[in-house]
Amino acid sequence: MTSTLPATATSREDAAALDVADPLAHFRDRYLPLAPGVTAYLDGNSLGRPLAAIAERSDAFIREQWAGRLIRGWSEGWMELPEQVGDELAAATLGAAAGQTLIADSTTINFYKTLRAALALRPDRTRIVIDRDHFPTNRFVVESVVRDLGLEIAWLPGSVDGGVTVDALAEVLDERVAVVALSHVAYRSGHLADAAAITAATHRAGALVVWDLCHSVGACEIELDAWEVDFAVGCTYKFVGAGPGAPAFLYAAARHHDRLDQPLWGWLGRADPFEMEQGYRPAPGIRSMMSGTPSIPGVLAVREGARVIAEAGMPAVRAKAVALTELVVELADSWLAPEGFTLASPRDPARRGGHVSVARADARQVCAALVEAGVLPDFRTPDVVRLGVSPLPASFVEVWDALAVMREIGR
Ligand SMILES: Cc1ncc(COP(=O)(O)O)c(C=O)c1O
Ligand SMILES: Nc1ccccc1C(=O)C[C@H](N)C(=O)O
Repeated sequence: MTSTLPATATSREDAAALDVADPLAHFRDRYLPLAPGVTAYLDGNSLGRPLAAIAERSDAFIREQWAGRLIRGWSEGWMELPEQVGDELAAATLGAAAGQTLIADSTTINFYKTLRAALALRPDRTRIVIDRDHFPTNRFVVESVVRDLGLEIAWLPGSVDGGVTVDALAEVLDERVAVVALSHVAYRSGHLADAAAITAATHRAGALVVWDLCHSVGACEIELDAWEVDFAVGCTYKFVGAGPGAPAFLYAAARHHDRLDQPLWGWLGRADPFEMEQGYRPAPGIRSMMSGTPSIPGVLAVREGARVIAEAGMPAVRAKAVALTELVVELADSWLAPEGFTLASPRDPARRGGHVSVARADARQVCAALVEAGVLPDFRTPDVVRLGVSPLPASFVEVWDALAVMREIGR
């Protein structure tokens, strides 16, 4: 695990000193400023803030590439962008060698495609392992696949801190399990799973993994190749910052490419799509995971997000994510616990992603009051205020001020 910045701040001046010492502080200026009336943004794990470069490059793309090249653009490089930018994101933050990552579709669609591809590699097995606190879209996709294919779900027993663990997995893993499909960082608790250990345990049982990286990409270090992950998916609109509805990514390990069998056959996943031939014949490699036309402005926005992460370097980004969440935990302990809030995230930073959740029965009202006061958090049912700090645009003073407002509101 990366070394952490010291996050202890007992005064606003201390928080300001942390900003002065922060080696990534200058990246804040790359983002468009907060809107008038917003003093703190603590929802980077639902929607990241926009990089100014995305606004500028989008405008240039429309004026020069789209207007200038029109249909010619597709044969002048647009068509290759999903794989090229996939490789850039993979190098910046996924720990994956080239040729295994694609930018396309949404996480929901990619989760469906990779889950079915994984199941197709284990045709004699009948079970999918997921956990009750998996993000709803993943549970629903699994429930529909189980219904359509006549399979079964093996629910992972919940752990006290909302996370998925090797011990919990051991209770359900047997020779019937085809796929273990879990979140690297749990969307509610922020628990960071030990993906390497869970992947290894899954493989020992002869099953395959599909990791959802939505809440970890851009906040946690990820080593898909080294962990020998089979499949992974994730969105790019949280810590990668590519914008609302920006295309998601999917990863399929190269060792599975000669037997990749995904369910949404489309023309762009076919070899030689412009031959318009009869019958489906998959394109080689990761390209076969593609279905229809990619959003080029969206893929280019992902490129900007990947570039800024590559420039900052994931170890430094992770160190700041840890330092920021440590400050949230410290302030929650000293200011919010006396007001009846409880920490609903792991206390150990090595087991925590890029957000911290605090619980109180009236969390919905607390969130509404925070928004009214210019501090934007997230509410998650039933009783959680979720504080998501994006490592690149967020500052320590922003966290200090936001928590100070929350203390007043919580009184
Ligand atoms: C873990 C997780 N998976 C999936 C999604 C959603 O995917 P999609 O972009 O397809 O709505 C989210 C957030 O929206 C998420 O947090
Ligand atoms: N895509 C969204 C669209 C609208 C509002 C929120 C989202 C989120 O991403 C929520 C997030 N996945 C979560 O963990 O709660």
